[in-house]
Amino acid sequence: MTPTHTTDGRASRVLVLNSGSSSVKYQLLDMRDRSRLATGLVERIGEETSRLVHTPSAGGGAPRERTGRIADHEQALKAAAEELAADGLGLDSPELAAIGHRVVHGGLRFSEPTVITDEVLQEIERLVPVAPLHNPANITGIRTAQALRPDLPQVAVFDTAFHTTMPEHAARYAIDVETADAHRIRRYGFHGTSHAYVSRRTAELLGRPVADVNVIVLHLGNGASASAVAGGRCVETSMGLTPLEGLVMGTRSGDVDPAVTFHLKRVAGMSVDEIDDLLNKRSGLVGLCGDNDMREIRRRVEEGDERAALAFDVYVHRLKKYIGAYSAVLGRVDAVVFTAGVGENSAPVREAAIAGLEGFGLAVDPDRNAVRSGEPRLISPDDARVAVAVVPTDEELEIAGQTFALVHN
Ligand SMILES: Nc1ncnc2c1ncn2[C@@H]1O[C@H](COP(=O)(O)OP(=O)(O)O)[C@@H](O)[C@H]1O
Ligand SMILES: CC(=O)OP(=O)(O)O
Ligand SMILES: [Mg+2]
Repeated sequence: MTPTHTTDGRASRVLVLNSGSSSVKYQLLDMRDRSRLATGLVERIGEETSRLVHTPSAGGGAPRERTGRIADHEQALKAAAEELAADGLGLDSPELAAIGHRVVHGGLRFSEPTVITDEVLQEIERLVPVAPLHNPANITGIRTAQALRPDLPQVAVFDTAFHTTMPEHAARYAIDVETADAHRIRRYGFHGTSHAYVSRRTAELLGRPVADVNVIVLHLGNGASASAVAGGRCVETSMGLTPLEGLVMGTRSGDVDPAVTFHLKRVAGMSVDEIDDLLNKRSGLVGLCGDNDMREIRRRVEEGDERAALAFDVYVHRLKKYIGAYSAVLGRVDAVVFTAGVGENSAPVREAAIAGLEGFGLAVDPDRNAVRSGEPRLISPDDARVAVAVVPTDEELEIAGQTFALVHN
């Protein structure tokens, strides 16, 4: 039998759950060497076309797929647990040290990974109105995991945690102070686990101490956000009270004049819930051109589709505005970094976002930009004043590391 405990005899495996609005990503890691024992994705939860793809670790065989309706997040996690069990990695294993959960909104209270108690869970529940697409899924993930392993520590790692260092002048909206404070209205920021991990990896790529580098991180997935990180600390980020503000996203509008919402209510007669649905689920790339997948949008652009071209241009224009704004916030920028699904894979987005920014010392080398790789890499020319880089994010590894450190120390 291969040893599965740390040298001091304690369990060394961590299961990470990243529950999104309609998907669950999971990974089982062995923290002795940070290796992945299995990874999986359940997508289109609640639809007839749900799909689970389970990938055993290297040497463990080919990916396995299940299709057909998976009704909710509880069923999704149970299906994932069955797949793990089929590989001899069931949740009943004594080697499992903890389960780490990505929790999107932690409000002001949680700036560190936290062992989940009933009281912590209540606080995550209280924050549902400010993360309506995310916190409910996170809560179901936690409850289901607790039911499967009531004896095991469950740890929450919050998307908001990394942003709690933002200075007050960046976190505060310019609205009446008493009203804002009474309702805890401020910029919280999200994707913090990714912004933290990627900014650290960028310093490594540059071969400089984290404390010495200023980085703009562009996390471009389904949700998308930018952050300005000075010497390892977040000083500004584009998402706000909720994950709706900022960049153009797959289905979310990002920045709009707040008066658009009054107008839609008063003049277009929409209810608040309808406006919420419009801005969160029917806007962004999907609202502009009907597609939210950047691969499909690029395919349409290449075919001369004008709506897809407009969606692409609006997306890239917003990115440019944030690169400019965060350059001013940081004063000196050492690197602009692209990450997550679109940032890691879409050379056209990277090229277009940096085009014309020579005055900021920014340029992309076309050959370097065209390289497809899972490794952190520079895509700027050697003589560039500011580095432009692609650094793949790894929220699951970061969550596993923080979870293990918390339960093991
Ligand atoms: N090869 C690719 N080219 C362009 N975009 C891609 C590619 N692969 C993935 N994407 C984009 O990445 C998005 C998903 O990013 P990801 O970071 O996995 O999102 P999330 O974690 O928010 O679900 C997809 O919607 C798609 O637009
Ligand atoms: C906070 C957020 O937008 O997360 P995701 O990109 O997973 O939707
Ligand atoms: Mg993501």
